[in-house]
Amino acid sequence: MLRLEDALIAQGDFLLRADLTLEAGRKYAVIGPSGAGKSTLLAALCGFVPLTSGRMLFEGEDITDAAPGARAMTMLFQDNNLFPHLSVAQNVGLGMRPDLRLTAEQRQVVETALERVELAQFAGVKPGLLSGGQQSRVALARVLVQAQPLVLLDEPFAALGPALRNEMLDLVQEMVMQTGAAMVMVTHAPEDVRRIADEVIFVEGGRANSPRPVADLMDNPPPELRAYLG
Ligand SMILES: Nc1ncnc2c1ncn2[C@@H]1O[C@H](COP(=O)(O)OP(=O)(O)OP(=O)(O)O)[C@@H](O)[C@H]1O
Repeated sequence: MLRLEDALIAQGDFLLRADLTLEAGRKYAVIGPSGAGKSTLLAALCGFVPLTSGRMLFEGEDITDAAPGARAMTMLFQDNNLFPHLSVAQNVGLGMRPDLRLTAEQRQVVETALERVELAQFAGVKPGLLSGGQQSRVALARVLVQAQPLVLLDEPFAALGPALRNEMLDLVQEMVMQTGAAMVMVTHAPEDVRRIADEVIFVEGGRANSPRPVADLMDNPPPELRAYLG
C-alpha cells in the first residue's frame, strides 16, 4: 500500500534512512530508543517533514511531494489537537470539513462516531470540560470520520493511566479492524507491542528497519533490540 523507497529524512542535523513497505490493513508498532527517529518517521509519512532524497509511493502513485492534507492518511497526535473553543461535535466534524459546513448526512456520521466512542451525550460540550480519556476518544472519533486507509499514531495515550490506555488501545484496534485501515503506532511500552501490532518497525542507529512479525522479532531480538528492551 505505502512504500518508502531509499528515503533519507532530515530533522536539523539528524538523519534517518528508511526503505520499507506497509501493507493495507496491517498494524505496525514503531519502537526504538529515545531520539532514534520514531516521530521523524511518522512526520515524514504524513508529509510534515519532506524527504531529502528517495520516494514515497501510495498504491503505486508518487506522493513524495504531496501536501499533508492530500495524503490518504490521518495522524493522531499525543495532545489530541482539539480546539478548545469548538464543541466536541464540531471538533469531530473538522475531520470531514475544515469549514464545518456539514451536510445532514455528514452530521449523522459525526453523531454515529460519537456514539461509537460513547460520547454522544457530550456532543455540545467544549473539550475542556472532559477528562483526558474522554478527550482522547473525541480525537479518535475524528480519526473515525475521516475513514482514511492509513492511521498514524504518535504515542497517543502516553499521558493516560495503564487501564485507560489499554482501553484506548483496544478501541483503536476495533476501529481499524472495522474500517480495514492500516495503523502505524509509535510506542515506548514493549507490552503494547504484542497487544496492538502484527509487525514491528525497529528504529535505531539512523535507520527505520523493515517491518518484522511481532513474534519473530520479540522472541528472537537482535542485539540492538535486546539492549533497548533491557
Ligand atoms: N524540529 C527539529 N529540529 C532539529 N532536530 C530535531 C527536530 N525534531 C527532532 N529533532 C532531532 O531528531 C532526532 C530524532 O527525534 P525524534 O523525535 O524523531 O525521535 P523519537 O525516536 O521519536 O524520540 P522520543 O522517543 O524521545 O520521542 C533527535 O535527535 C531530535 O533531537
